[in-house]
Amino acid sequence: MSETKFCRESRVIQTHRIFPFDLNPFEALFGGKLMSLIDDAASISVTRHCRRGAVTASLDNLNFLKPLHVNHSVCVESYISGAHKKSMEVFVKVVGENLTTGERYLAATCFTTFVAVPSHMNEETDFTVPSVVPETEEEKLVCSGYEKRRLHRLQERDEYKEFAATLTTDLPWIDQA
Ligand SMILES: CCCCCCCCCCCCCCCC(=O)SCCNC(=O)CCNC(=O)[C@H](O)C(C)(C)COP(=O)(O)OP(=O)(O)OC[C@H]1O[C@@H](n2cnc3c(N)ncnc32)[C@H](O)[C@@H]1OP(=O)(O)O
Repeated sequence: MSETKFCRESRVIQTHRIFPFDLNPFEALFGGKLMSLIDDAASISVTRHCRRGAVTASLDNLNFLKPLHVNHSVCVESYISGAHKKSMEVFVKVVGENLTTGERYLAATCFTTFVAVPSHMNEETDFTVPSVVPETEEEKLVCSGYEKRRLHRLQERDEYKEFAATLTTDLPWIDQA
């Protein structure tokens, strides 16, 4: 029987104070900074889940729901929400907290997929990552949509490959005519 792991075994919770140097001109956390925090937390979830090297393959359904303000905290929570052969989907939930009032709000959510690859952690090439077992109501809800999301992603990936094949990598400022 293949190995299984609970969502809680890959759960990562990273909390940071939002400082002025991370803000955009609207006095809220710069979106690119948040994406970096997301990739960081998700990569640790993935390593906890499979104990192998892995690369980010895609990031989808990233919804910025509410701005994260200066002096609030940003809490990035991630865990594996589905796994196939070498790919692992990570669910990421971003919660802001007004540190003065204690009010907490959902600021963003996303799904990101990592693919395990041979590395110095484990050079094996023929392997299957553990499957995932949800326990809490929220984990069960999130994980229940995995197969549908995976199939959708595969379809989009095929369509994207066709699109990417039409793009040029020539230097844009050289006359192509
Ligand atoms: C000096 C020492 C170094 C040591 C090292 C130690 C490592 C210690 C860990 C550190 C962790 C850090 C984490 C940093 C994270 C980055 O910063 S990574 C940087 C950004 N990402 C990259 O550069 C990745 C570039 N892309 C690629 O390398 C390749 O496209 C990929 C993602 C490996 C896929 O390769 P491929 O040959 O196209 O994949 P393929 O064989 O068709 O499919 C394999 C699986 O990937 C899935 N897949 C492929 N593309 C996608 C996609 N776009 N979306 C979803 N799933 C996909 C497939 O469905 C398939 O799933 P399974 O059925 O196996 O479950």
